[in-house]
Amino acid sequence: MLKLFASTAYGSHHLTPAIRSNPVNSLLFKSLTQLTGWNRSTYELGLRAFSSESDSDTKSSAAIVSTKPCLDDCLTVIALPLPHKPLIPGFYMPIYVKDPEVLAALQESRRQQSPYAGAFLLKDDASSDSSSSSETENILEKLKGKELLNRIHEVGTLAQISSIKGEQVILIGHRRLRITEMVTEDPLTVKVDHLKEKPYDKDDDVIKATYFEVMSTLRDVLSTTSLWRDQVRTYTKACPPRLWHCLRHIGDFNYQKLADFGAGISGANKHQNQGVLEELDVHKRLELTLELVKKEVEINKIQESIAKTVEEKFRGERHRILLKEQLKAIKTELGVETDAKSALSEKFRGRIDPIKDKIPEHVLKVIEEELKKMQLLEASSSEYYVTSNYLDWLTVLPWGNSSDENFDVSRAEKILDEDHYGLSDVKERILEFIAVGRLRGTSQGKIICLSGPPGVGKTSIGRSIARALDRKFFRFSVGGLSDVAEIKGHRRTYIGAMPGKMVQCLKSVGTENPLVLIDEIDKLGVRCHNGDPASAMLELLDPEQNANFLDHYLDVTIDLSKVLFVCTANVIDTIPGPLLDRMEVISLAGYITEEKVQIARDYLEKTAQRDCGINPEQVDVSDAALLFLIEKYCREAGVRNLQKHIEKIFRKIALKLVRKGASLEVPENSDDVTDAEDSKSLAKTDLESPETSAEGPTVLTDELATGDSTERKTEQSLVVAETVEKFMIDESNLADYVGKPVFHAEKIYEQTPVGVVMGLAWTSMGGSTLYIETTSVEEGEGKGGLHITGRLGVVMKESAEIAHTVARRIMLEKEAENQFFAKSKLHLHVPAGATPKDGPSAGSTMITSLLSLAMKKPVRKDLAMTGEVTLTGRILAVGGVKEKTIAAKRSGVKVIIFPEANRRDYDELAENVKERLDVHFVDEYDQIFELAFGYDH
Ligand SMILES: Nc1ncnc2c1ncn2[C@@H]1O[C@H](COP(=O)(O)OP(=O)(O)OP(=O)(O)O)[C@@H](O)[C@H]1O
Repeated sequence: MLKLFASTAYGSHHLTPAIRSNPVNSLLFKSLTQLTGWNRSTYELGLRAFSSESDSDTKSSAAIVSTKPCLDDCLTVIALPLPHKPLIPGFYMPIYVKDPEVLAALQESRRQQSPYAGAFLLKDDASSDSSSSSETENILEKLKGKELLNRIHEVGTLAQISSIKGEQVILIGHRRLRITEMVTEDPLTVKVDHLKEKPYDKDDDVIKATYFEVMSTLRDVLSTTSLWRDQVRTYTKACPPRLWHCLRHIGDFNYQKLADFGAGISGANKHQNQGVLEELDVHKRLELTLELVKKEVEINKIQESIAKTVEEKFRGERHRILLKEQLKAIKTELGVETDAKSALSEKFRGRIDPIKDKIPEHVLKVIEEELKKMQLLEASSSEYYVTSNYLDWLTVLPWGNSSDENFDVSRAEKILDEDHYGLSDVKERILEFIAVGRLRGTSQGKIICLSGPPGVGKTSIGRSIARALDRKFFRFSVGGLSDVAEIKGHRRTYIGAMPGKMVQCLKSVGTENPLVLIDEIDKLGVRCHNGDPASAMLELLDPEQNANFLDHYLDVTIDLSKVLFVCTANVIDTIPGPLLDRMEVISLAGYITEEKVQIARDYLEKTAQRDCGINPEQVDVSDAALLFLIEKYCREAGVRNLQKHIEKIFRKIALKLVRKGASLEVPENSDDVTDAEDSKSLAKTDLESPETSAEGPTVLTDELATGDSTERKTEQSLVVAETVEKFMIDESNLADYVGKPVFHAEKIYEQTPVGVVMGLAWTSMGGSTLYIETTSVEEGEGKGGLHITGRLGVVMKESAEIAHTVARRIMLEKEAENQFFAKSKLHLHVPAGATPKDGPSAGSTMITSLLSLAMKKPVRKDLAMTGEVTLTGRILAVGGVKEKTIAAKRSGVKVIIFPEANRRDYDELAENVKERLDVHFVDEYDQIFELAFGYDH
């Protein structure tokens, strides 16, 4: 690019303040400082000096510079080294002269009316690659005499000393010179020859063409680049720089001037410029210039395109910023943000306005405050999000909205019977509860706890109660729950805070009097760093406290007193005391086989049929099959496992039906007859139906043989569905559906041998039978010890020792001569050895077993007993009478011995459970002795 100030060597110089302040010149200055290292003051100084000089020159002469004395007389000149660029004739250049002797000599020559010097470009130092301007200046200072002569180019410029200000000397180039010899060393003065251009033919076509090409290239550049135009203006003193003006001035240049001008204003480096300076052949000089100018044009183009791209980028960015700002302004003007907020608060108001009088005052106050706060918050802030969420919860709750409760006892009874078989005592208790509700007008203030083994219908009965009362139903499990926040919610300050289960329940049911079933309350987690879940549950369930239940998230108290809580538990021992105290426990003991058969027939089968999409006429499960299923596969107290097995049977039937249907739809070709035959064979084994076995398959086979249209095929599948074939499930083919039986008879012995007696036990899974076995290990003097096995707990072990003592006493009383206990070492075992057992209720069974061994007499057939024994032989009450009775019945027991204290429990049992049982109630062991051994074979 352009690096030098163009001056008016061929006319007067006018560098006015306007020119200096011109942005182009300021750009030039930048370029110049980059190239030469001059600072701004130097630049301005040069301009001023040159300006005043030129003014005087203009006045004194119309020539470019004063030519007194005649230029041709200047044959000996002071040689000034130029560090950065040669001085092209017609241009001016400021330089610094540090050597005082040289400065003095220059000033002297000015005074003598010979203000000329020779300006020669310094050659590159081959030994040093340093090219920084400061270092070059240093070299210049050191170089003197011959050394300096050797380092400067031979060809230079005769330069007029325009001004000297301090160390700064402004030179204006005039002619080309060549050094011929050195005159003085310090300052370096040389003799020079004035060089003249070689003669050329002005009309030569080639030179002319080159001249015009340079001219046209310069004009192109000038017409596109204002920067170059300014160069011309400073060069030609044309002001203002109109295009036509510039172009006209260039047109005035002769060949050599144009070549020098082009080279001077181009951004060529010092070597290229030196080349132009040394070239005396005008045509060649023009060619060199043309090359430089063309190169300049290309660089210019690239530069302009880069500038354009950058400009566009900036413009795009500016545009985007502008658009963003405009959008923001429009949004604010239209109040879009405010609109979103208003819409939200409208939504919340729409929820609360119709029920304002039902919302408690303290809640309404909080809602209003939060609504106001929301309006003031920035919509994008997290605080806004928290507040709107909070308001959402507060306004969505069913304030004052209750479902109408139905206290119709007979309707409730119908519903309970519809959903559940048996459970008459449970149903009775529920009906009592509903009746009380009817009299009081409300059923609040009660917590029902349904306890019993798994699968006995606790959850489903809870659902039925809700249906009977016409209350909404919500269920959640607290098994393993240890985080209080699950019940009472998180504080709003936490990220992702949520209200507790109860508030979520109210939101989901939409009424404030639902029936909430809390499952697994006996498995509530223990107190930990997250709080005490038992206390939180108490706060939730206690009718005294829950009218003002405080959820951490809601932060306002809510009334839960209208909620009916029903809890379920497998055992009540693990329910926290204060909670249990407030509950009304209803226990569901489990079902006997007959009950299970009924449940299976009337409920489970029907549900499974419906769920599998099977018509009732398509399946027939025989009574024997059902009984076999219950006794050999599903012995547990509940019916969940039975339900699973029945579902399994129906799923298998569904698959068979579908397979059969699919085989009937396929037969495009008659090869598929095998499938049809398969179905026939199936009909022979599993399926039996008078109409279908006779007609159904025949019809199908006929259809298959001729089946060609799709319509027919559709009809066929309908026929298949309609021509039902009955799947007969009985004892013989049950295993095909549910696999091999899992249980074998609980009874190990048909007739218990000597030393073995059947006891009764209770577990959280229901009741069961167990054997107490005793045998003597050794007989002889000094024995009498007892060895106990069977994973027995401390209480049961103690119970065995008591039994041993009591048995010895009784033996002494009954048969004094019998020395068995005194002489024998005994072993007592309770199978199954892998199951841990504990409790005192096997005491009576153990004594009987030991006595049987001592007397070598087995107990009577089909006998089972239970009862804790004291050392004096008194029989104490036990728990789980119903479960134990059911278990005994299941095992084919006919005679049961219970403690007298349990008579009431037994009497409460349903008649069907007590059927065909010979039950005895005892309070002394002697009575058991009579019952067990006083029989005649
Ligand atoms: N007496 C009954 N009459 C009809 N169906 C019953 C009866 N008892 C239980 N069921 C059925 O047995 C299935 C299991 O019952 P449910 O889930 O209520 O048992 P649960 O006692 O709550 O068990 P868990 O303690 O494991 O939760 C349900 O499908 C239920 O309808």
